[in-house]
Amino acid sequence: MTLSTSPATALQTMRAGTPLVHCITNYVAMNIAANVLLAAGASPAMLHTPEESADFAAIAGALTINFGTLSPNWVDGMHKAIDGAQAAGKPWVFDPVAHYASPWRSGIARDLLARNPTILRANASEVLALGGGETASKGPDAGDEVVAAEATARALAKDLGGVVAVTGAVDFVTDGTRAVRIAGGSPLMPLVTAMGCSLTCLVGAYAAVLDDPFDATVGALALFAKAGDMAKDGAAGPASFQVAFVDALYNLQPAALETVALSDA
Ligand SMILES: Nc1ncnc2c1ncn2[C@@H]1O[C@H](COP(=O)(O)OP(=O)(O)OP(=O)(O)O)[C@@H](O)[C@H]1O
Ligand SMILES: Cc1ncsc1CCO
Ligand SMILES: [Mg+2]
Repeated sequence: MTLSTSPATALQTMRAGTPLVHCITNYVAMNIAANVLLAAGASPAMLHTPEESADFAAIAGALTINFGTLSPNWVDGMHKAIDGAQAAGKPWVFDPVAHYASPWRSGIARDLLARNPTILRANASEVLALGGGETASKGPDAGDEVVAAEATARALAKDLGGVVAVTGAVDFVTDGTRAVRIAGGSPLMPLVTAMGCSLTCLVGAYAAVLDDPFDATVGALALFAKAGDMAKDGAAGPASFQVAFVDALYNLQPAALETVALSDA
């Protein structure tokens, strides 16, 4: 296995550090993402205005940017936040929700990618399209399998000099050299809105406390996979699954992560 910090140790470290995470995320995700971070053991702050985003990014442990519900003022806040994070040497995570939805959004995605995110976290359709590939997907929901985006993810990771995480039924994480697959979770996960957006914020929490962004990303994805496994048992559908999932994040003990299905890719 290509990890130097196991998901179990990564969870212990994250909880011990209670990292403050500066989350710029969309209106849909703000509440569930904040609850996911609190339940897992981190400390979220959802703020985006350009008047304060650089200052706040500099004092937070990590910055995460998701541009799901975008407007010009937010774009300014995102770039200023990246300025603040980079000047302070803090990692930042990018989630390019439906970047192909309009030419305006695609251009903003290109500008943000050019700022070299430490970690890119996206679904398979978003990753495929970033590499110039064809996707039938038009909005935030993925229409492609993760395996179809793996080669693009490897190339993107090399270009960015960062980590790329492609999520779906079986997740794929690469830094261009190392790569792993993570199985688990539940088919109910894509039926709850903003699960991916919440995961992006959680990846920020792990990146705030671990030196290796690859280990951090795998740790966060492994926690989601295991919490999804635990939550699906009692769930009657997406609504009760969401409640059980947040409880599972809270109750999950690090040793439970030793059984996550992780494999080198
Ligand atoms: N079919 C599935 N089976 C198991 N887990 C899944 C499945 N689809 C997605 N997941 C999990 O759901 C989480 C969110 O990933 P997903 O790829 O759905 O994000 P997303 O499309 O960006 O979501 P959103 O934009 O709605 O926030 C990840 O932990 C992923 O592993
Ligand atoms: C549904 C939706 N629309 C814009 S962002 C978002 C959350 C899932 O990406
Ligand atoms: Mg998404």
